[in-house]
Amino acid sequence: MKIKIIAVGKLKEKYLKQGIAEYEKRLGKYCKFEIIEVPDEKAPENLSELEMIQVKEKEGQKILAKISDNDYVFALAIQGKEITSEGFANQIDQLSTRGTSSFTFVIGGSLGLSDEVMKRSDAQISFGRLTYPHQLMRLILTEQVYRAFRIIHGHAYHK
Ligand SMILES: C[S@@+](CC[C@H](N)C(=O)[O-])C[C@H]1O[C@@H](n2cnc3c(N)ncnc32)[C@H](O)[C@@H]1O
Repeated sequence: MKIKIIAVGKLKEKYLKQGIAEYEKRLGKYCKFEIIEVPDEKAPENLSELEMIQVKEKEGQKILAKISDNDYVFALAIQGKEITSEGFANQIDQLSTRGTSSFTFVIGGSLGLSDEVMKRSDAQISFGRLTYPHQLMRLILTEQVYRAFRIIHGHAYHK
């Protein structure tokens, strides 16, 4: 199985890099795991509504270019469907049983994801109504993907 995370912007914080590297290593026994970073657009505080849409659209085009036709795409969105770790694991398990072998997760930049990316996505999932910084979201998502594999394979993990 292939798991790909497409994220806007560069990961800068060392502690996040270390955390992700740890889960990436653990995920090695379950899947081929890859993180693709696409460059963010400048988004100063004083942007108009139209300019914000344009920033999201430009970032969105770069995201869409990294998605393959056969990818099952999860868009991470605060307003998406709230999920449990068990439900998330079950969804991945069921999809893979039905033949999906390539899963892509998309994390937006500071302004979120464009309408085009949301339209391309097969599911929009929320990790709760709190807003997480996109860099931290990458670590949280990587841990949840690892947790999902532990659940799918019936392997013990922290409760
Ligand atoms: C700083 S947030 C963007 C906030 C932006 N105002 C919005 O409403 O999308 C950056 C990205 O992190 C992800 N994200 C942040 N919090 C999330 C949450 N609670 N659930 C799912 N994704 C989240 C989303 O992909 C979002 O596009």
